[in-house]
Amino acid sequence: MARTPLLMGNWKMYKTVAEARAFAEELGQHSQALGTAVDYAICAPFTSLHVLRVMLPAQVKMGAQNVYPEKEGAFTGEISPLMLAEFGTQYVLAGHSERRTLFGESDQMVNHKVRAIVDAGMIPVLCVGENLSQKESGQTQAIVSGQVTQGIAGLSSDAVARAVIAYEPVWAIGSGKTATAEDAETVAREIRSVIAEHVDAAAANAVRILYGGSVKPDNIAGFIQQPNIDGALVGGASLKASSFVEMASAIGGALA
Ligand SMILES: O=C[C@H](O)COP(=O)(O)O
Repeated sequence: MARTPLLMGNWKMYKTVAEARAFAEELGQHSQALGTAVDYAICAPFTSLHVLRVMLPAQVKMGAQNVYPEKEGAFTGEISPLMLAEFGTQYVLAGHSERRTLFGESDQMVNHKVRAIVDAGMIPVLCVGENLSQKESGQTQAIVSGQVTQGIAGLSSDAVARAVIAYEPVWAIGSGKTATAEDAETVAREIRSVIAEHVDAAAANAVRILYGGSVKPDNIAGFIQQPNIDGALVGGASLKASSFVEMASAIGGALA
């Protein structure tokens, strides 16, 4: 079965509620340009999820950027998977490099989050990627394979098949530098073979793999045209509705 492309924005710690409302209003004016052949999502700060739930065009789903992997309890400041699922959240990021480096999240914690997201009926977006020194010392494949196998440990084949994996080289995030489409494709292909080996061929074929790292309207087509890349996880260029729509159009053009 063909994999549905996915364009996912990650707003990180940007946008007040008023700014999120303005984005949703503007995107709503262009909802016809989004079409139905591509899945869309915005991973917003928790404070903006409500306004997005009310105002985003129907084909754009809500995502969260983080979650704590317990149902409830004395975890001051945290949000549970149950709370996000009840709220209508469809996707949750896990293992973004900013969480790994700034907040010390280990592969084990990322795996707890991934399993908790699945248990709550949402789709995990497992983020993986090497940093610059790992790239320069030829460790990309080992780092990414390790993050993938540890991130999905304990998931059923069906859960892996429904999951999303975002390959984001850390050196490409917010830097204006991207991996070449060919290098990103090589890593995406490797991720599928790791999943085929550790889970099964059906999950490897079905899991959606995104590229992330300085994706913009003028470079997204090169990534989406790769056979093993199914979309993009976009930070900076997802903050403007006009740029989100331009990326959606570029995906449409690349797939036509
Ligand atoms: O989650 C998104 C990535 O960190 C990419 O961010 P960026 O598009 O601003 O480079």
